[in-house]
Amino acid sequence: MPKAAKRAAAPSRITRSREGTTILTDSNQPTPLQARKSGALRGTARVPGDKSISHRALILGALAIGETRISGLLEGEDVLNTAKAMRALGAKVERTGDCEWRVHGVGVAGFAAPEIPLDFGNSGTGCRLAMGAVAGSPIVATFDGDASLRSRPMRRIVDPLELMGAKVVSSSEGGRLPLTLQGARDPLPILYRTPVPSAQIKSAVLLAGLSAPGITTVIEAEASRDHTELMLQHFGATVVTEPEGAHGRKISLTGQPELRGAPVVVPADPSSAAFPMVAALVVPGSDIELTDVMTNPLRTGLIATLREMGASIEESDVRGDAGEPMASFRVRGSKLKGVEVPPERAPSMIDEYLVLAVAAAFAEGTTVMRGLHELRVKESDRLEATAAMLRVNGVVVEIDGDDLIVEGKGQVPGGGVVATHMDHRIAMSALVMGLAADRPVAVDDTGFIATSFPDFVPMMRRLGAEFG
Ligand SMILES: O=C(O)C1=C[C@@H](OP(=O)(O)O)[C@@H](O)[C@H](O)C1
Ligand SMILES: C=C(OP(=O)(O)O)C(=O)O
Repeated sequence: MPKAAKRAAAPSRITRSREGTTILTDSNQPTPLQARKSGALRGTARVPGDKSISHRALILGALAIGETRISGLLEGEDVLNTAKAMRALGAKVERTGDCEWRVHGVGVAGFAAPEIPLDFGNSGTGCRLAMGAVAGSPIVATFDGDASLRSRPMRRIVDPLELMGAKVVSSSEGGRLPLTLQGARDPLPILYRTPVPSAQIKSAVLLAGLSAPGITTVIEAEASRDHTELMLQHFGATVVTEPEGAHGRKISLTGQPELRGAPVVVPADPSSAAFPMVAALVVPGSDIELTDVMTNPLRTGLIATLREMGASIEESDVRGDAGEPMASFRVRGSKLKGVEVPPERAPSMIDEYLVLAVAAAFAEGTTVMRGLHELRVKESDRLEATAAMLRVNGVVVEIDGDDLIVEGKGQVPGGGVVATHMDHRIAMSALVMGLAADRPVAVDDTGFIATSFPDFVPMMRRLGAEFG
């Protein structure tokens, strides 16, 4: 689809000016930017709150009785769309300060029918988790999103929700958005094996299972992020997790709990920290500190991989909050070498392969990243988009089935213009590459960065990044 047509479906977006003030932009205007070879990056930064935890805090707060106070919420577009949807479903959702929010929920199965379609913009997580939550209330709601989200698979969510008694109507090819979901009057608990490792599928089933009597069980062959399970427990539900096979898990939720509102402190997002982290590794002489980064072991695959590549990443101030551990990381410019990344590591770093590919391009030797089929169904086809981002900047890269192979030469020629395909992580990865490439790297549109990391450009500038 031509870009202009894709953009026509997107609503106006909230984004930030260079100074960090919030402004409303017209989504039909792409905002290009280029990154230049920069001097050593220095300083301390706290990237915004974790996106996965932020969505879940709003959704569980909306399903709980009483007050949920959230501090450190990510105020990116994806999460703001979830906040709007929870309001439309009857919860009281208020911003009480800078990244401070308060939710008064309606109780499990207590959602009211929304008067307008729920528009999740660019966000798979917000949309798919909300579908699960709505499937357990006897209401009808329409789900929609921008052109990127409309192109992403939804049968993976609809299939288990229909087994639980929900009814879904979509006139789009493959059951995609927009779709209308009728929640189940008497939801059934199920045992469900996820067809691919996906926290979004697992969470949708568990959230629908809240309204079902008895035990809802999800079995995943490879463990995906467990924030829903941890937060459900924090809000008073009974969730039992057991190992399943070599890398999997079996998760059982006891239905019809009374969820009670609870305080949530959102740690900094490791998937956002990945960008300044890789930037500091590839810009020679850099020395930065990233604070409060969540270190849930199901999210730390990138750090393990970068360390195998020879990265200097030191952890300190390790602590935990509301079931989620966090730490500070000192990251110094490092000589990296190519490595092989095994497929079973993919769920713990699924959103980080794009920026890992950038690190691999600056490494010496070949990096092979295996088992990346899920990258094809994200905001863009990230396997193709990552290969294109590298190729247009003179890096030798190959896609072999589900594997991405990057030939690292210790330096990147640069000079290319990268197509972002409505994908925030392509835009940020390309800009990171430009900070150390021989010639500037340009991206055609930075607008979608506001979905997950609205402060990316000003924060990177404060560390010494040169954008222009
Ligand atoms: O549950 C979540 O918060 C997420 C799960 C992942 O998606 P999948 O469940 O599709 O792997 C990830 O890519 C996404 O950014 C956030
Ligand atoms: C895949 C992502 O998010 P979502 O699925 O929520 O759109 C992401 O943030 O990289």
